[in-house]
Amino acid sequence: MTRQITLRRPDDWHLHLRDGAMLGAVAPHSAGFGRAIIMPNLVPPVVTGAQAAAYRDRILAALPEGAAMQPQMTLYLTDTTDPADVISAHRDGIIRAVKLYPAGATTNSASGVTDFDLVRPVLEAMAEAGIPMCVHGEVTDPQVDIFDREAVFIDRVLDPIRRKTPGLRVVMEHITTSEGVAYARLGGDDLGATITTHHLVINRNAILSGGIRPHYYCLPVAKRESHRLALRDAATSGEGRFFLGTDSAPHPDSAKLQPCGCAGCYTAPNTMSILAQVFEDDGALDRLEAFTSLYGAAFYGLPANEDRITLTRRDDPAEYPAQITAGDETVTVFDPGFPLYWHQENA
Ligand SMILES: NC(=O)N[C@@H](CC(=O)O)C(=O)O
Ligand SMILES: [Zn+2]
Ligand SMILES: [Zn+2]
Repeated sequence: MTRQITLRRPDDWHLHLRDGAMLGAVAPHSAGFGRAIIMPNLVPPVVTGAQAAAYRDRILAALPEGAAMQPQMTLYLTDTTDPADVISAHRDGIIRAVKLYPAGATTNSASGVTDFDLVRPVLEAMAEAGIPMCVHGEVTDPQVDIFDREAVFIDRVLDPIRRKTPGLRVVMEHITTSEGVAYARLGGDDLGATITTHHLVINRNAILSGGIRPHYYCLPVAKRESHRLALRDAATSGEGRFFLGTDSAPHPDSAKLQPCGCAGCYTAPNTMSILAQVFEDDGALDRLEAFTSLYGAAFYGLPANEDRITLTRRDDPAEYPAQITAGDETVTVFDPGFPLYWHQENA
């Protein structure tokens, strides 16, 4: 039986588009999202307004003619970021947010913040100007177990920063734990949290049980099942603080399939089909649009997209490539492990 739902065009509030040949290969697969927060962890990172503007131009050039996507640029916060540069890039309409990576926490985060006191003046300027801070919330302390790094970050870093900086708007990026869900629920309008597609689908068994599966390895690493269920509950709850950020993070297979493979799941091509299945399975299809197309925009103070997309549930599963090609490399598309009956007709 065929069924159809119509949604306002979705936005992706956490996206990696990379640069060069990889950008050319992946940009078309995100072109059907309306807005996307573009993460700045290039090598070298996007640290100035001029770099963000130039990167936006490269993205626009990589998108197909008539693409819906309007990239929303971010600056990569470092120990030496000048508050005045952040303010002027925001005032000039170049950036939507600033990204905080603890140094060493994730892919291309070597230039991240080493000491949170060093960035206090920037955070205060951002609070004053209403510029949101997107946070990769994991401590890097090698003494802390990797599965605890998000929860410990909330206690040791995020909560103290928020208490010291009233008015700072914060997005907890890609939350993976029930502690993350609970902390997000304590906040007011100044606190949001993105949830990825893949963290709604996989738990840590997917990575480690019955053989090691590098394509399911991302950061923060997927946790035990109870945490996945907490994320499902949050995403489908209809609470405005939780919204979609796919964290679609393409890496060449040659870099994933290594003795020390890198972190990231590439979900852009099939995200909407997966999410429709997830929400249907949880009896929450009527809340999908809010999660993908309303709440993130509201957090960022933007209107919802006016145009619509249609998802059709067919008896035959949707076809999507197992891999895409980027220059000489391939990138493996996230495999949710179940057939995708929801087809996106008009990307
Ligand atoms: N999520 C990931 O595992 N990887 C991201 C970085 C990030 O979002 O932390 C990447 O840039 O590859
Ligand atoms: Zn991250
Ligand atoms: Zn990311």
